This record gives sequence, C-alpha cells and structure tokens, in this order.
Amino acid sequence: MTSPLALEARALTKSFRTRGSDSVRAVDGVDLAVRQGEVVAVLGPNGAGKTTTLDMVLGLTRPDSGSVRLFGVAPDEAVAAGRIAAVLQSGGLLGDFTVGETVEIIAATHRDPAPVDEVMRRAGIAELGGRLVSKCSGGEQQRLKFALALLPDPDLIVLDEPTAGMDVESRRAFWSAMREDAGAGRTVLFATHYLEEADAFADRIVMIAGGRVVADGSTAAIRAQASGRTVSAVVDPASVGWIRDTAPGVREVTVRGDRVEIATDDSDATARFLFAHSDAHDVEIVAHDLEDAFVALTSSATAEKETLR
Ligand SMILES: Nc1ncnc2c1ncn2[C@@H]1O[C@H](COP(=O)(O)OP(=O)(O)OP(=O)(O)O)[C@@H](O)[C@H]1O
Repeated sequence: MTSPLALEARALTKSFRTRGSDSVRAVDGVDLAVRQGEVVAVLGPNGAGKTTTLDMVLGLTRPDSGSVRLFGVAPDEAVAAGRIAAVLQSGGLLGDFTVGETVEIIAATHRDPAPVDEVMRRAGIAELGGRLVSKCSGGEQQRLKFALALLPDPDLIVLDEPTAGMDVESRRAFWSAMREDAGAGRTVLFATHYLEEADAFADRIVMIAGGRVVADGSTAAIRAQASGRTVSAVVDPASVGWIRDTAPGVREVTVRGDRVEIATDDSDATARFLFAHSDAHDVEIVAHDLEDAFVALTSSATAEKETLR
C-alpha cells in the first residue's frame, strides 16, 4: 500500500531579476511528490535550483506559478501547525548562548515541544549542552539546528545542504543522527550536491539541473536511466568502424589499447551481436556508476539551458 502524500508540488517556476534587465529562471517547471515516510534527496550541482525549490516548498518564497501542498494544506498552514521544520543554510545561531540554553529558549517558543533532553540526544548533541555555540564546530552547529528542527516533532523535515562545509567525520556523525531519526517514520527531504550522501541516505533521488527535474527514482533506476551500460571486448581493430555502424544499441564507441568500449542502451543485444558476428573475446559488461549518471544528466540539462538563453 502506498502512503499518502506529505508533499505535492506541481509545475513550480521561479525567476529572479538580476542586475540590468536580465532575469534568471531558477526553477523551471518542477513537479515533486513525496510520500509520508520517504527520505528523498534533491541532488544537483551548484545553481541547479535546489534552494529555490525548497524555499517554495516551505512557503519562504512565493512561486511565479505552480502550487505546493504539504499534507494537503498550504505551506504556511502546515508550518503553523508544527508539521514541518527546516534546517536551512542561512539563519544564524546566537554565539553567546550555550547549546543547552539555545534548545531551551527555542523550546519555550513552541506550544507543545518534544522534551529538550530527547531532541538533544536524537540530534547527537547530548554531550554538548554546556558548550557555547560560538565554540562549536560547523558540524556541531548544524546538529544543533537539527535539534531545534526536531522540537515541534514535525512530520516532515526539510534540510538544505545540511552538511555543506563539514569534514568527513562530522558528516558521518550528522547522517547517523539523521538516519536514526528517519527510521522512526519521519518524512525527510534534503538538498545536497554530494552524490554519495544522496546515494547512502535517500530512498529516492530527484536530480535537478538548470531548474528542471532531470531524473527521479531510486539510485539504481537513475543509474540505469542515465547511462545504460558499457560492453567492452578485445576485437580486431579493423572491425571497430563496422561494429559502431552495425551493432544494436550503440551510443558511442571508444578504443582503448586493444579493447573497444561500447556505450550501449541494450548491453545484452550488443554482446550477442559481438559474439555472433565478430571475433570479440574477453567481453565485459559494466553498469555505469551514479557519478557517470549525474554528470551525464546534469551536463546535458545545463547545456540545453545555455542554448536557450
Ligand atoms: N535572490 C536571488 N536573486 C537572483 N538570483 C538568484 C536568487 N536566488 C537564486 N538565484 C539564482 O537562481 C539559480 C538557482 O539558485 P539556487 O540557490 O536555487 O540553486 P542551488 O541548486 O541551491 O545552488 P547551490 O548548491 O549553489 O546552493 C542560480 O542561478 C542563482 O544564482
């Protein structure tokens, strides 16, 4: 059974005026649906439109067109009801308070906050209560923001590049706190440009580039959609041109030493052809990795946008 939607965004667009009379179309027709309990990564390179999309989802920026519903209501209504919380890139913490004081103060602004000790433990900052915020590392401050976001016990938590600028150790600590929390059934939507974070943590990846969704699915599905496979084999160099023109599914052929590498949409058919019609041997079939998919999908979308300008 599929769970109901936590988020439904339809045909979102947003342009910003830049210096002079130019405008930048930051988001260009984004559809995004997230089911309750899903952990979804919005993955894309710098400037792809991730922050603008999340800001519209949270009701912080009004779309030029399109609509957003969170749990069936408008974003501001869902936020006011304490169903949504966010960890944003911007938004400061006060350095002169301790971590514990910060959580206490913000808890006091909520009608029915989760217990302070519990959110600090869940965010992995239970040991940092007495530390001044100004003495916390970037990663510790992000975990403090995460604790604050947990106070209203939200159904959906939105995080915009929560681990930007953290070292590997801090990122690991952050995600381990997040993962434990998401396991409890909370819906999580996060933006990142770290492919490995999206791959390791999300159930599903929505890849955006040039303000558009260029892929949406499980990591495995995105890999398959973007890149197909490569069939490589040792062949007689004289037959490379003929293979390129004749074999089924071929997208691109590259020769490396005595091997030919064939990027193909149908690796089975390509391999069968090689066995049946050539002297190919030492045949290998390799699925492209997510990194290849990311580069292929985002670069073609960005290039398309450039040509439209
Ligand atoms: N307030 C603004 N005024 C003008 N242009 C803006 C504004 N906000 C965003 N943009 C532009 O819109 C595009 C998308 O920006 P956005 O911040 O949404 O991307 P992003 O994917 O979050 O990037 P990053 O990973 O660098 O944070 C960029 O070209 C950006 O320069």
